[in-house]
Amino acid sequence: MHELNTSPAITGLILAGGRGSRMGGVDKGLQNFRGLPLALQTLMRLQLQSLPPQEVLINANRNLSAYESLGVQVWPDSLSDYAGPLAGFLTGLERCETPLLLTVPCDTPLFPLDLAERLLQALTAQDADLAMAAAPEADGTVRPQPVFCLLKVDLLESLVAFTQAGGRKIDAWTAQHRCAIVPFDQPGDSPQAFSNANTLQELQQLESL
Ligand SMILES: Nc1nc2c(ncn2[C@@H]2O[C@H](COP(=O)(O)OP(=O)(O)OP(=O)(O)O)[C@@H](O)[C@H]2O)c(=O)[nH]1
Ligand SMILES: [Mg+2]
Repeated sequence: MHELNTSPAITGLILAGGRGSRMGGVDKGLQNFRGLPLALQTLMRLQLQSLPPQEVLINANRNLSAYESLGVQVWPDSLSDYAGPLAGFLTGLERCETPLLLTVPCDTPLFPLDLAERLLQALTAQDADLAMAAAPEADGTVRPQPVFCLLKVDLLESLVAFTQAGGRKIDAWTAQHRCAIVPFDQPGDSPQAFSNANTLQELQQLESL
């Protein structure tokens, strides 16, 4: 049984700052999935976690008032020109007021309900700086899912330096730190939990899972 009272507080960060180019340039977080915007589905799934975050932030670069209407704080990238998800990590770490930040993308609405709990377990057990999910992809190989991370906020300084030097790749940055990799391929784990919608067709396929 997890002792909620002794867990460090977590802020959830919904990454919705991308261009959505494979979806025709739409703002992905505002596309409906089973009748509700993806960003709202993601927010609800964070709130349903076995270890729910204390607070949730959204990182978006367009239609900020539409995201604000979901009732949480919304922050655009501090880096310009759609620098990628690491720009979202940077924004989240800058705004986070708890010791830990959990990142999730807005386009993977079936992510595991025990994501936060298992990432925290591994972070603690391995005395790591961050924990990253890994999951089986279409070919069955378990690969890191770098946008699903639990990060210590102390990493902010390192990420400022890395991005100021022009770094943009999540794995190049995480390689500089102690990173616990957490495989979600155990009995009982859904093989489709990390399926993400990059195109409208993929979004429709996800809706029928
Ligand atoms: N803050 C921020 N997040 C980004 C950026 N680019 C991608 N992301 C987020 O990173 C996650 C994974 O990105 P992709 O699946 O490539 O999404 P995307 O960039 O919107 O879509 P494509 O343009 O088709 O690649 C999504 O949650 C995006 O919102 C960016 O420039 N800034
Ligand atoms: Mg992209």
